[in-house]
Amino acid sequence: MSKDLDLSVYLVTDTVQCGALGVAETVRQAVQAGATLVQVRDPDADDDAFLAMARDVVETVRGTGVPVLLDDRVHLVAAAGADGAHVGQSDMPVAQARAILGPDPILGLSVETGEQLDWAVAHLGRGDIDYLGLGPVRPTASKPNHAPATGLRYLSGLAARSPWPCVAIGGVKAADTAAVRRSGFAGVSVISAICGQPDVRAATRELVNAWASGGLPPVALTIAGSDPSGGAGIQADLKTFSALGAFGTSVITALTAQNTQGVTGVHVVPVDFVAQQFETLVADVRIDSIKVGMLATAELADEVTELLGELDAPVVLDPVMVATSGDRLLDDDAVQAVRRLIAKADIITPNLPEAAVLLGETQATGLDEMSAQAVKLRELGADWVLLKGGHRLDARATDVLAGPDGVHELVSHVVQTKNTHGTGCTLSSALAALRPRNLDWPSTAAAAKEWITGALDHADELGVGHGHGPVHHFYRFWS
Ligand SMILES: Nc1ncnc2c1ncn2[C@@H]1O[C@H](COP(=O)(O)OP(=O)(O)O)[C@@H](O)[C@H]1O
Ligand SMILES: Cc1ncc(COP(=O)(O)O)c(N)n1
Ligand SMILES: [Mg+2]
Repeated sequence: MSKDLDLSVYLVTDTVQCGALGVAETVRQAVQAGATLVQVRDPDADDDAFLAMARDVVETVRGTGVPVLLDDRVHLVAAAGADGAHVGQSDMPVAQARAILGPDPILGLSVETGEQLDWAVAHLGRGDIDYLGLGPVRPTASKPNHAPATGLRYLSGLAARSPWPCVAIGGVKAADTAAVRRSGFAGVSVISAICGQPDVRAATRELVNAWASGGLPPVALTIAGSDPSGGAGIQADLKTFSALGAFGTSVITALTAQNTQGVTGVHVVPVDFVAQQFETLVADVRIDSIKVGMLATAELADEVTELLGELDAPVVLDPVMVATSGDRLLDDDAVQAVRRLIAKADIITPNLPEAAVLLGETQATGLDEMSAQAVKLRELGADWVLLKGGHRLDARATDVLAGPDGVHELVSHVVQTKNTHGTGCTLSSALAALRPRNLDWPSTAAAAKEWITGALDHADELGVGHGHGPVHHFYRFWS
C-alpha cells in the first residue's frame, strides 16, 4: 500500500536545539516554508511532557497535510493524534510497533549498517515499514553514541538495495542535499539544519529549494525587447540573471534601435514568432521564474498572457511603457492588454508614471500617495506590487511593496549619477533571478533592492555612451 509519503525535507525536532523559539513554533515555521514531514523527538522527556509536546505539534500542523511522527514512543501515537512513529534499532521491534499501530499509520526504521539492512530485508514485509532512515551521514551532536559516521557513499549503497524509500540522516546540510538526491534517496532528514537556526523559515527554504532543484541553478526566462546599448531590455536581464546566479534564457518581443540617448526605432517581432520562441524553449528547458518586460503592442501583450498560462513559475511583470530617455515602448492602445496580463503576474514593478497610467490617476508625489496607489494596483490582480520611486528621489530612494499583508517601504541611499538607463529592467530581472532562492517576495525584493543600489553605486565606472549610461551589473565581480 502506498501512503504517498513525501520524505523530501523531513524535520526531526530537538527540544534543546529549538531553544527559545520552542519546538511547536519551529515546526510551524518549517512547515510553512515547505518541510514535508515532521518527527517529534526528545529521548529525555518523560511520557507526560512528551505527549504534551507531541499534541502541540500535531495541533500546529493541522490542516497542512504534513504528517507528524513520534520518535520511539509508539504507545503515544494514538493519544497524540500523530500519524505514525519512527523506531531505531534499539527501540521496540518493528513487528510489535506495527501490531500496536495497526496497518495504516506510518512507521519508519533507522538502519546504520549493511547487516541491519539485510536483517530488515529478510524479516520484514514490504508493508511493515514505510521508509528507512539511513545514517549517519556525518557525526552529530544529537546522537553522539551512535555508530561512527559512515558517509554518503556507503549509505547510498544501502539505499540502492533497500526495497523501501530511504532518507539520509545525520548532520545533513543544505549543501549536501543535491548529492543526497543524486545518490538515490527520497529525502533528507535534518535536526540542526533547521532547529536553532537564526531564521528557521529561510533555513528550511534552502533545503526545500536545494532538494527541488537537485542542486541545479535556477533557470530564469525574460520575455522582453532588445536594447543594443546593453543597459536595458533583454541584455540587462541576461546580465542580471548571470550576476545573480540564475541561468538566463530569453524570448524577444521587439528589437529597438537604441542607445543611451534614446530610441530611434522599434521593430516588433511577429506574434506567431514570439509564440514559437516560447514553445520551442519550454518544450525542452525547465523554467523556474519569468520576467516580462517590453511588450510593444496589445496583440503581443495578449499573446504573452496566453503563453504564461502554460507555465507554473513565478512571474514578475515590469509594465514597461516609456524608456528613461522618454521614448514610448508601448502602444497607447496596449495599456488595457497590459492590465489583463497583470492578473497573470505574481508581482508587478511599475515606476511612478506607469502606475499613474495603469490607475488612470495623476502621478504620486508623496510616500503616502505611493502606498495608496500600490495598494490600489493590487486590485488589477497581482498579489504583490513593487512601486518604484526612482522618479521621486528625496533624501532616500524609496520603493513601496504592497502585498496581502499590507505595505512596507524599501529604502536605499540616493546615488548621484545620471547613469540610470535600465534600472527598472535590472530590478525586475533581479526579482526573477532571486525569487527561486528566497522564501517570499519581501525577502526577494529586499535582496534585489540592495543589489541594484550597488549596481547604481558603480555605474559611473563603466563610461558607456554619452547619455544615461547603464548600471554596473557585474560590480560584485569586476574590480
Ligand atoms: N539615483 C538613484 N539612487 C538610488 N536608487 C535609484 C536611483 N534611481 C533609481 N533608483 C532605484 O532603481 C530602481 C528602479 O526605479 P525607477 O528608476 O523608478 O524605474 P524605471 O527605470 O522603470 O523608471 C528602484 O529601486 C529605484 O528606487
Ligand atoms: C528594450 C527596452 N526595454 C525596456 C526599457 C526600459 O528601460 P528602464 O529599465 O530604464 O525602464 C528600454 N529602455 N528598452
Ligand atoms: Mg522601467
